[in-house]
Amino acid sequence: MSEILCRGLVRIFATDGVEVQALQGLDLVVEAGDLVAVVGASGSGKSTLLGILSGLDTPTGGSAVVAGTDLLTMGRRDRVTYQRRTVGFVWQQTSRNLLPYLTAAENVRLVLDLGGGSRSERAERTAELLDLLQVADVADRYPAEMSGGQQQRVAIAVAVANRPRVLLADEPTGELDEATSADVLEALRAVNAATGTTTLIVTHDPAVSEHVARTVQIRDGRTSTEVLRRTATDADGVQRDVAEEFAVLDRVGRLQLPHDVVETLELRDRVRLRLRDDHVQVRPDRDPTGERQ
Ligand SMILES: Nc1ncnc2c1ncn2[C@@H]1O[C@H](COP(=O)(O)OP(=O)(O)OP(=O)(O)O)[C@@H](O)[C@H]1O
Repeated sequence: MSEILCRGLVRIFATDGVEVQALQGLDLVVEAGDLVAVVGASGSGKSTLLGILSGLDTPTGGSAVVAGTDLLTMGRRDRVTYQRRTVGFVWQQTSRNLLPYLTAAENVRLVLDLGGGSRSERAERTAELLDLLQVADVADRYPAEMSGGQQQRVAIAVAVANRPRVLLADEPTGELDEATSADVLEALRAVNAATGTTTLIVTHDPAVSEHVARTVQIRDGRTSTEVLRRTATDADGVQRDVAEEFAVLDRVGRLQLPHDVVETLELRDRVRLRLRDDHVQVRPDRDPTGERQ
């Protein structure tokens, strides 16, 4: 079942009479329980997508359905319920994720207190979550007394405390060094595996693809390519990680060629397509002497 389903998503911002198409017909399908990274250069539309998926912003057109909620038609009350119950967030700024005057355990418990359950059940779940995120040792510390990585791990515990269907992380490693970033991405992977929460990580850091099975690249407000990573066993029985890059075909058959392919073959304006037995050939629009036609 698809937990995140975006079809032809469009978001146009209009400021002082100037229109910016931040999302230009984006397609994205994420199955329930999957962990997916969305990467892209600055300005490609990542934050805009996350703003929509988190219910903070409304798309201009297309469709977006998350955990059965239609984000284009939901009313004000539905929006509040959606933000409280359906989705959990981890933001880039470590300070935005946790209340500074509460300890790690109190930050988690605060979310559980809103959800009900007995006192002992809540205490047990707090301990369980801090254990899962490997931050049980800082349970009684305030955010200012924790490292950036520890704060983000506690933030993940807080984000999944009320068992959201979908976890959204916006540049969760943006303020961290490389080693700590890897730890936090592994923590997200562990939570995804343990709880089955559908997880979407948005980042400009291409290194994220080493930690997730699927990385979707956004370019100019559209999904352009995907990297799928899987473990394969070679002829000698040795297991290794295999990463394969795919171009994404949208519903009407549009394909965005990767930038390096376009540059290398100097593809411009028009290209020649030829249908072969089992593939399609794309060639520059040049005659055999190399001149453009
Ligand atoms: N509120 C807004 N008003 C006007 N234009 C906006 C607004 N928000 C985003 N944009 C524009 O939309 C485009 C996509 O921006 P977005 O922030 O989604 O990109 P991004 O991939 O998240 O970039 P970054 O990695 O720098 O955060 C950009 O051209 C940006 O200037």
